[in-house]
Amino acid sequence: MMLESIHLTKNYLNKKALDDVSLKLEEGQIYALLGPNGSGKTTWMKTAAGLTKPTSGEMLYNGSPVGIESRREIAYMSTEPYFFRWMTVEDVGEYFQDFFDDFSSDRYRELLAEMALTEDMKIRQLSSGMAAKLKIAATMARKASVFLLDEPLNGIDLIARDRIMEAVISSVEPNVTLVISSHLVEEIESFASKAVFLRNGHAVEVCDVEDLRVREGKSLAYKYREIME
Ligand SMILES: Nc1ncnc2c1ncn2[C@@H]1O[C@H](COP(=O)(O)OP(=O)(O)OP(=O)(O)O)[C@@H](O)[C@H]1O
Repeated sequence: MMLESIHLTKNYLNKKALDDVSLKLEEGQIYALLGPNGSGKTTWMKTAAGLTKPTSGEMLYNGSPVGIESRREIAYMSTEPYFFRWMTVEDVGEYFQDFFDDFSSDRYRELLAEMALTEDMKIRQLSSGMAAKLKIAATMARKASVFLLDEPLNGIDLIARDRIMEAVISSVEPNVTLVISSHLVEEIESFASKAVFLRNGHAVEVCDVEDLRVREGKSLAYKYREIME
């Protein structure tokens, strides 16, 4: 698998959300997608998910422009809540099962257990952190090749965050690519293998997290401040 943006530009009216972004993602890596508010993280993910079209440039999956075909293999979790309030956690599983051929009900149930959710829970009675966990469980129960998680840790408490990231990482095959956007730079450092820094719609740097630590003696947060300040 190969996900690649080539000179990708996305304009909203006169605002450049992405400006000439060229990025090549390698399989088997966990990418932290980092950058200040409005730097283009969500726009890049939505484009990779085939939900928004580039103004110019390309987003390619295995050499072809992303679209209906690639959506089968690229799982995207948006920041918005997307379940109906009248559903139960079990209904959400059935809904996803109908929608995605690669959805595994067994995997979904395992993930629910790891997140301390039960199938009888009603969506409207979930706390925001519980709803965030449910979104992760539903997304990660797919057997996709690429997972794009937009701010998955938002609203989830500190202890649960560690457990959930472990569950996320252990649920994927070794050749899968994970892309996780987050403002929790210190926390994401412990599991990301690569970091992509976006600033004002530009991909300003891609680095290997281990190299950064070992060769440069820098933490991800230090690097982030160095680039952004
Ligand atoms: N639908 C839209 N219409 C107009 N402008 C938009 C739209 N979506 C995003 N933008 C603009 O594009 C730029 C990039 O937004 P994007 O949501 O990709 O940033 P982000 O890095 O995900 O930010 P955050 O960290 O706040 O989630 C911002 O200036 C934003 O205002």
